[in-house]
Parts: sequence; C-alpha cells; structure tokens
Amino acid sequence: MSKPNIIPVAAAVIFKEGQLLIARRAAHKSQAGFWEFPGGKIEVGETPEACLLRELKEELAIEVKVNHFLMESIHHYDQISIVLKAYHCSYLNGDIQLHDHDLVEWISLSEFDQFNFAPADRPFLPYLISIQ
Ligand SMILES: Nc1nc2c([nH]c(=O)n2[C@@H]2O[C@H](COP(=O)(O)OP(=O)(O)OP(=O)(O)O)[C@@H](O)[C@H]2O)c(=O)[nH]1
Repeated sequence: MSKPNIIPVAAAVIFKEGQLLIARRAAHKSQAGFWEFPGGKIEVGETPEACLLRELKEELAIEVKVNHFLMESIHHYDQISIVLKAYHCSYLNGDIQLHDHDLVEWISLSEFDQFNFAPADRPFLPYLISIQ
C-alpha cells in the first residue's frame, strides 16, 4: 500500500485583545460550513509564515504578525490528507473582507466548542486552553 500524500496547510490563530479570529468556509470551498482558522496550503518552496501572510491578504485582506508555531494535527479527509500547522499570530491592520469565507467571528477560547470546527482543528482547543 502506498503512503498517502499529506498536504501541509498553515493556519493562523490570530489574537486581538484576548479574542481569536475564526472563519466559516464558504459554500464554494471544500469542507464548506466548517469553522476554521484562516490560512491555506503551503506552496512548494514557501515557509509556513510566508504562506500565512499571503493567504491572509488573499482571503481576508488583513495583515498579521506571525509570532510562533503552536502545534500541528494530521487529519485524513475522504479526498485529502493534511498536516495542519497552527501559528500564533497578532492582528496588525486591515478591515476584513470575505473572499473564501461567508462569516468571521472574534471569540474567546471558552466559546470555541459552540462552533462546528473542521475535524483537523479540534485537537487545538485543549492545547490552546493549556497555554493561555
Ligand atoms: N486554512 C485552513 N484549512 C483547514 C483548516 N482545517 C482544515 O481541516 N483545513 C483543510 O485544509 C485544506 C486546505 O485548505 P484551503 O482550501 O484553505 O487551502 P487553499 O485555499 O490554499 O486551497 P485551494 O486553492 O485548493 O482552495 C482544506 O481541505 C481545508 O478544509 C484550517 O483551520 N484552516
């Protein structure tokens, strides 16, 4: 049996004044309707940090500072296997515009489990709580 091709994806856990930004995938995207951290597939030759700066401009028209790596999670969906790498980021500027999402929310960690997160993101909650 051949090993699955695991696609690296970078996700930004963006904090502003103690709240974090989550986004709901729009109907035209895979995994539509799930909440996630903004980001996307890391291109060949690209660092996760550069990927996040690019994706956040493309998807939400905002600028962030990427502070440090948090944790990663491997998940096998039906069509794709990913390693989701989460980075702690700080919001810098920009008014949010929605290109790939249909909704965003600034939430506190205590509200996390009220949202239907993509399965790959669910292991992040206990970790985020443990470091706050
Ligand atoms: N950005 C992002 N993707 C996630 C998260 N959790 C998660 O399972 N994914 C999955 O990771 C994969 C890649 O995400 P993406 O579709 O945003 O990447 P992209 O914009 O670069 O790719 P595309 O141009 O093919 O749409 C999707 O299958 C998505 O559902 C998350 O928190 N953030």
